[in-house]
Amino acid sequence: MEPITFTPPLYKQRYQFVKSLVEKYKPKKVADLGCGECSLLWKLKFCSSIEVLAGVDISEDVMKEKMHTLSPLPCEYLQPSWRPLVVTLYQGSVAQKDPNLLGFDMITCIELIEHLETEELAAFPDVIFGFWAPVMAVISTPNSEFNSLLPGVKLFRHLDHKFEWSKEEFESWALKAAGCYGYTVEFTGVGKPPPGAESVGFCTQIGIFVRNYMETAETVKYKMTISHVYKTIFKAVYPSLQDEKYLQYAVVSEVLYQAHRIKSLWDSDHAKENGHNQATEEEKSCWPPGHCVKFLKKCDLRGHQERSQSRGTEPFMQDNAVCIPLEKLFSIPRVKQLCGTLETLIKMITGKVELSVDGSSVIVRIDEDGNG
Ligand SMILES: C[S@@+](CC[C@H](N)C(=O)[O-])C[C@H]1O[C@@H](n2cnc3c(N)ncnc32)[C@H](O)[C@@H]1O
Ligand SMILES: [Mg+2]
Repeated sequence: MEPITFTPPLYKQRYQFVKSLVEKYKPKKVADLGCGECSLLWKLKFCSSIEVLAGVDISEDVMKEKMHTLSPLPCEYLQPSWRPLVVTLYQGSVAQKDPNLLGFDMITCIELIEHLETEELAAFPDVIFGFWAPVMAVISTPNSEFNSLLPGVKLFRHLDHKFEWSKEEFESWALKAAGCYGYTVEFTGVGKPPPGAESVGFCTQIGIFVRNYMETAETVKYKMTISHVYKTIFKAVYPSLQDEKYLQYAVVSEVLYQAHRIKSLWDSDHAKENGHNQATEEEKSCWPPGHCVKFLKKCDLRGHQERSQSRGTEPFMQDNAVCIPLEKLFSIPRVKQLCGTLETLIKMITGKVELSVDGSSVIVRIDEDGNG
C-alpha cells in the first residue's frame, strides 16, 4: 500500500482549520491550551480580530524555545496598527482552574487531550466548560480508526499518548461534556482518508463546542475571586495606535514627512516661477540694468500671486521658511485617518513641530532640509 502523505502536512491543516474558524467568527480573546512551541499562537497573532492571545502549557521549557517569535517585530513599532494586542504565556496544567482564562471567546486544544493522565482528563471538562466557559471551544485528537492506514503505527501514534479514541469514543466523551455544561458540539476533522477508505473518517478528529447560554456578570465576578495558580512566563504588549503615545508619534512623523514633501513640491514649482522671472535678452539690455518696466511688472505679478496664495490653504513663504497650512495637511487622507479632527491634529503636534506664530501652519525652514 502507498504510504499516506498529507499536503499540506497534517499539523499545518490543523492550524489552518483553527485560523479559518477565527477568520469566520472573529473572536477577540483566544487561548490555546497545550500550546507547545507556540506555532499556532504565532499564526493566530496575524488574525486582525484578536486583541488578547494566551497560551498554556505544562512545560515551561517547551514554550520558552520559540516564545520570542511572539514578540512584536521592529516594523510593528515603526508602523503600529490600530488593533491592540497582548500575548501572554502561562505555565500550568489544563486540569487546574485559573482565572486568567475567564472571559475568552475561543479556546483551542489541538492534540492535547490524548496526552492527559486519567485524572487530568477527568478534571478537564469541568475546567474548560464549567469554569472558563468560552463562547467556543475547539478540541482535536487522533482518530484511532485511521491508524491502520498509517505505516509503522502499532499501538499509538506517539509514545506520550495515554490513549487514542475511535470516532465513537471521542463523540461520546464530547457529547457527554457538552450536555453537562450547556454546550452543543459538532464533529469534523482534517486529513481526508484515501478513496475507498472513507468510512475510517478524518485522520484528526475535531469537535467544535458552542456555549448555548449567556454568562452573567455575577458568575464571572465570582469566578475571578478564585486564586491564581498559573505562572506567567511571557507577556508582550504590542504597540497600538489606540495608545496615545504611539498615535502621537505616528501623527508627528506623518506631519513632518508630508510637510517636507509639500515643501519639495513647492521648491520645484517656485524654481519654475523664478525661471519665468528671468529677464529676457531684450529686458537685460535695458539701461540702467534691471529697470526694464516690462520685467518689473512681470516680477510684481508673481509676488502678487504669492501673497494671495498665502491667504488660502496653499503653502506660502514667510521669513526664510515655507509655511504649510494645517488645513492642507489635514486634507491628506492618512493624516485625517490618524487624527479624526483638526483639533486633534493641533493637539498632537503642538510642542513637537514648529508652528507659525498664529498656530495655523507648520513651518519648514528653507535651509532645514538641505535644499535651501
Ligand atoms: C502534542 S503537543 C501539541 C502541541 C500543539 N498544540 C500543537 O498542536 O502543535 C501536546 C502539548 O500538551 C502539553 N501538555 C501535556 N499535558 C498538559 C497539561 N496537563 N496541561 C497543559 N499542557 C499539557 C505538552 O507539554 C505538549 O506541549
Ligand atoms: Mg499527540
